[in-house]
Amino acid sequence: MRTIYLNPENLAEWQKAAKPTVMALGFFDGLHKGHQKVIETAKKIGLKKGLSVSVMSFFPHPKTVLSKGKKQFNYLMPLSMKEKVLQTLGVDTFYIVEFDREFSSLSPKQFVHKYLINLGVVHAVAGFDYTYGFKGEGNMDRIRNDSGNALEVSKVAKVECKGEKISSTCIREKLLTGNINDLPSFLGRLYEVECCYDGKSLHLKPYYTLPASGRYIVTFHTRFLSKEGEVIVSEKGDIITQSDFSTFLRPQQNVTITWLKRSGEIKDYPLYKNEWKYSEVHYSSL
Ligand SMILES: Cc1cc2nc3c(=O)[nH]c(=O)nc-3n(C[C@H](O)[C@H](O)[C@H](O)COP(=O)(O)O)c2cc1C
Ligand SMILES: Nc1ncnc2c1ncn2[C@@H]1O[C@H](COP(=O)(O)OP(=O)(O)OP(=O)(O)O)[C@@H](O)[C@H]1O
Repeated sequence: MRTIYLNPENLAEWQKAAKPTVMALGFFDGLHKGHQKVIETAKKIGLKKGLSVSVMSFFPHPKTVLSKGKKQFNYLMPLSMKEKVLQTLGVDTFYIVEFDREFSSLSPKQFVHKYLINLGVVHAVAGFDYTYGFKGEGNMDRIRNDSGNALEVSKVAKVECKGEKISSTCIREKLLTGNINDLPSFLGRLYEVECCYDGKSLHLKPYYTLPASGRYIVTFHTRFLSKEGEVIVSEKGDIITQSDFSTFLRPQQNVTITWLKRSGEIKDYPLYKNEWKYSEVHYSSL
C-alpha cells in the first residue's frame, strides 16, 4: 500500500498520475466494524471491476481545525496505525488530505471534482451518514449528482452492535468510562495503544486515548515477545505497572498494549501484588 499526503501544492501532480480507482471515504478513526464494512464494500467492487482500491481520509480531524484547537479531541489511533490496519484490509492507496480552513471551505461540488473525479475515482463508497464539503453540506444522496453522474456511488447501510450505531464517538465514550470489555465487539479486535518505556515507566504515544482510571488486564507486546499482566491507569493518566520490566524491555523500547478487560477500581490498588500476574484465562474468546 502507498500513502499519499495531499495538499493544494501537490494535488495537480497526483491528479496527473491518477488511474481509475474505487474509493472509500471518511475520517475512519479507530477503523471499527462500520468502517471495515465500508472498506470491504470498496474492496469487493474493486475486485469485480478490476480496479485498485483507495481510501481518502483527512488530518487533523475537522473538529479540531474548525474549533481553532479549542476542542480537545481524543483520537483512537495515529495515522501510522491507521496505515497499518488499512494495509491488512487490502487497500492499495491511502490518501491523507491536509484538513485546513481553505480545504474546509470547498463546496461539495468542488470537492467531488477536484479530489475525486480528477484523482481517478470512478466509484465512491461511504456509509449512510458520510458528509463532505463546506459545513458538511454534501451527503450520499447528492454525491452522484454533484459529480454530474461521473461517479458510481455505493452507500453502506448502518452497522450496529447491541442496537447502537457503531461509531468512533461511542468507542471513545466507552474508553473514557473504562468500559473496555465491550470494545472488541465494536472494533472487531482488541483496542491497542503504543507506548515508549523510559527505563522506569510507560509513556503513551500521541493520538491514542487511554481508558479511564482503573485496573486492567492487558497484554504487552514488543517486537518479539508478548506478556500478559495488569496495569493501573492513574487519575493523571499514568500507566503504572509494578512489574520488573528489566528482562523484557530496554529503555527507549516501544511496547504495544492491548486492553483485555477491566479488573477493578483504583481503590483496589493496595491489594496489587508486587509481581507479574500471569493470567490463566484464555482471552481469545473476547
Ligand atoms: C471538502 C470538505 C469540506 C468540509 N468542510 C466542513 C465544514 O465546513 N464543517 C464541518 O463541520 N465539516 C466539514 N467537513 C467534514 C465533513 O463534514 C466530514 O466530517 C468528513 O468528510 C468526514 O466524514 P465522516 O465524518 O463521515 O467520516 C468537510 C469535508 C470535506 C471533504
Ligand atoms: N456504523 C457504521 N455503519 C456504516 N457506515 C459507517 C458506520 N460508521 C461510520 N461509517 C462510515 O465510515 C466512514 C467514516 O466515518 P466516520 O469517520 O465519520 O466514523 P464515525 O464512527 O461515524 O465517526 P464519529 O463518531 O467521529 O462521527 C463514513 O463513510 C461513514 O459514513
